[in-house]
Amino acid sequence: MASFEMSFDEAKERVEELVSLLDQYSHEYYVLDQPSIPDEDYDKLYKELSELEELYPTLIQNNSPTQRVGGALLEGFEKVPHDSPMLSLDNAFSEEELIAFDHRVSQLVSGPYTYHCELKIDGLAVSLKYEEGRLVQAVTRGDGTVGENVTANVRTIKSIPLKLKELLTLEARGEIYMPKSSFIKLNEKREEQGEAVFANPRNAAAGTLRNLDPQVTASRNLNVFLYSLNASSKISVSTQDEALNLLDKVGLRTNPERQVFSSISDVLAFVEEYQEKRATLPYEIDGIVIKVNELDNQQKAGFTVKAPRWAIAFKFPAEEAKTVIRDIEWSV
Ligand SMILES: CC(C)(CNC(=O)c1ccc(Oc2ccccc2)cc1)c1ccc2c(N)nc(N)nc2n1
Repeated sequence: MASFEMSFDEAKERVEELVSLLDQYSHEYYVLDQPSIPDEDYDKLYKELSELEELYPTLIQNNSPTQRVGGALLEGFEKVPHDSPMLSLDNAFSEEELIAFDHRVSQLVSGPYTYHCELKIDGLAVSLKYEEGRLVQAVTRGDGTVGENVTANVRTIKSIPLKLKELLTLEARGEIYMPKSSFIKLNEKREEQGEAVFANPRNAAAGTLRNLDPQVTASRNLNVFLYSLNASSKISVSTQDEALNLLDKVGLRTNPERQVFSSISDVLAFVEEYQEKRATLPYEIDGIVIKVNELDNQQKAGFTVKAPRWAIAFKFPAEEAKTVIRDIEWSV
C-alpha cells in the first residue's frame, strides 16, 4: 500500500513492522552470514521505511536502521570510565608455557575443569552496553580503566544490533576489526587518492573507529566478534561457552571457531591447527585465547593486578612481512 494512503495509526504499525523485519534481515545477513531475502528486497523495505519516516517524523525509532549513521561530525571523543576494568591477558609463546599455565590452573581450581579456546582477533577491544535491549553506549578499551565514547561510530556497524532479540540489560565486550578484503580495498583506494595507507587491518580499524565523521566509519566495513558478557544477575550462565551461546541468542555476533577441551594436549592441538589455518581466515588473528570454562573455577583462580589467572593468550609469531615488489619499469 503506498505510504500516502495510510492513516497515522496504519503508518505507525507499518513502521514498527518494517523496523522489526529489517532488523531480522540485517541479523541474517551481517551476523549469521545467511541472508534469507535478496538485497533488492531489503532495499525496497528500507526505502518504504525511509519514506514513511519522512512523512511521519514522530514515528522514527532510535533503533531504526535509518538512524545508524548520524549526520553530525563529532567534536571529539568523551572519556568514559569502565564499570569494571577491561583486563589484559598474560601471554604465552611456547607449548611449554601453556603446559606451565595448565599446571598453575590445576593448583588454583578444585575438581574437574575444562578449557574454552577462542581465536584472538587482531582488532581493537570495545565494550557495548545495552539497557533493556537497546544499545546505549560503546566505549573503547583505552587504558583498561577509561576509554573513549565511540557510540556514534559503532552504531554504523551493521553487524552490531541497535536492539537485542531480548530486552536485557548487559555489557558485552569484544573486538572490532576490519576484514582482510576490506583492508586491501581501502588501501588500494587510499593509494589511488595519494593518501597514506594503513600498515595493517588493526590500525585501519582503530583509525576508522576514531574518525570524527560517522559517515567515514560507515563506509569502511568494520565488523565485530564479542567474547565476554558482564550480565546483570538476571542472566544465569555457568560457563564461558554458555555465555557466548547466550550472546548468539540475543543477536550479538561471536566467533564460531571456538571449542571446549578437557585436556591441555587437546588445547595444544587446537593451537597448532589454527597456526596452520591462520592465513585462510577472512580476518587477522594474532593468537589463541585459552580460558578456564567454568565460571566458578574462574572465580577460584581469580586475578592478578592486570589479568585473570584463568586465561592466557598464546601469541603467534608476526605473520611473514608481506613485501610487495612493485613492477619495476626498466628504462631501456
Ligand atoms: C578474559 C578477558 C580479559 C575478558 N574478560 C572476561 O571475560 C571476564 C569475565 C569475567 C570476569 O569476572 C568474573 C565474574 C564472575 C565470575 C568469574 C569472573 C572478568 C573478566 C579477555 C581479554 C581479551 C580477549 C581477546 N582479545 N580475545 C578473546 N577471545 N578473549 C579475550 N578475553
